[in-house]
Amino acid sequence: MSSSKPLRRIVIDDAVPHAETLFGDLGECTLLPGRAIDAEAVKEADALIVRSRTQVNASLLAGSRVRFVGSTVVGLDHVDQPWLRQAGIHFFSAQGCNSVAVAEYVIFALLDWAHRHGTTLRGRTLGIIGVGHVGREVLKRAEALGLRCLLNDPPRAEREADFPHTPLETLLPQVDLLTVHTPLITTGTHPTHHLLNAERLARVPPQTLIINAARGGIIDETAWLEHPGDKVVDCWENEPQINAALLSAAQLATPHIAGHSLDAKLRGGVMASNALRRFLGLPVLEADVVDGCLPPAPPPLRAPAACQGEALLHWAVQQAYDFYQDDAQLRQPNIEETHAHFEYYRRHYPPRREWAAWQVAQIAQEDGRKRLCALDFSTY
Ligand SMILES: NC(=O)c1ccc[n+]([C@@H]2O[C@H](COP(=O)([O-])OP(=O)(O)OC[C@H]3O[C@@H](n4cnc5c(N)ncnc54)[C@H](O)[C@@H]3O)[C@@H](O)[C@H]2O)c1
Ligand SMILES: O=C(O)[C@H](O)[C@H](O)COP(=O)(O)O
Repeated sequence: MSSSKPLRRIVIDDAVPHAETLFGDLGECTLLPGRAIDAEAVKEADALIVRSRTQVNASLLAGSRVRFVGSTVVGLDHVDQPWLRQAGIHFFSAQGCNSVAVAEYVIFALLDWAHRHGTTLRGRTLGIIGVGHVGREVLKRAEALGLRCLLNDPPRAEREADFPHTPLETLLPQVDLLTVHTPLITTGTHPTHHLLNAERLARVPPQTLIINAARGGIIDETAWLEHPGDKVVDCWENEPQINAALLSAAQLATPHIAGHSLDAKLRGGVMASNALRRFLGLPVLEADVVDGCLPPAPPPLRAPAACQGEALLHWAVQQAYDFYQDDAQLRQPNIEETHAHFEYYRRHYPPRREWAAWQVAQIAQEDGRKRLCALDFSTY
């Protein structure tokens, strides 16, 4: 261990952006693809920084000196937290780091659905199942767009007397649009595996759009294929060996990238770096270090004259990032090539900035520049 660094070695998923900037002063950094981080790789490490593709459990860490694990993503299904606790290994997860990115993906999907069907979102009913970091960001934007939102979150309903919870049997028959934002949970009082099964999907009106940008397995894909409504699929059962029939049936199919904005990836890394610094009793990162990691803001979008309301939003969100390029990447000539390309594309994902980075200069308003996130997202 060099005298200037508190740790000997930190093993880091190489999909964590600016890893040397965020962790290099704390220890020697070894960067590896998440799926390649194994017991041999971490044997000499003191800290481990992962994303979702590394299974963090006894078989990985039992023979190591690791005493801190930081996950720079939100999902927890790759981490055996009870084992980490009993092993005395400190664990941090960057909860909420990518909730805005996912919410923007969902709003894109909703605006696109309305455009494709020649209708508007205002006055429609959106069901949100799971109202945590992501669900709350979706709710803010959906209400700002004039959607009536029905919320389902039994754990919150049990904790919060004033949470406006609607049971699924009441919610499902009323929704024009439905999105799930729960963890994938297989045990306990409120499991979410196949939460939307054949019986529940049969309650959903046939024209309802259903979105899964949470985890494969929350919706039973075999049953989902029997539902005639439009489908937006970002999270799949058995990734990357995704279901060919669902890929073909989906109006928007993407390789688990809803949370993959540059802003979110950096946010997760900074949160994990600061958690490790606090664990070591060190000061957190200086703001200018973080600011230097993001690219310059993109040029202002110059909206077509007189483009207003949802049409302006639909235009603007596509300019900011067109998720249909991700859909095209997933639709390879055959399903075997889709499977092979799934992870490769995720690890070489195009740069995508969150809407707060974008300005929209509306020609009709004498160049009155507003942030895209502020356009009709007044509560954002
Ligand atoms: N596609 C992506 O790129 C992406 C990005 C971020 C998160 N995710 C997934 O989305 C999930 C949610 O993310 P988050 O940051 O909002 O997590 P969160 O923990 O903040 O919120 C999850 C919410 O789901 C609720 N919940 C739990 N069990 C439920 C049930 N049976 N029915 C209804 N609600 C239930 C919880 O009470 C909580 O409010 C994550 O667990 C992750 O798997 C996916
Ligand atoms: O769990 C999350 O935060 C998201 O599912 C995120 O997209 C995972 O990113 P990955 O580790 O697969 O790059």
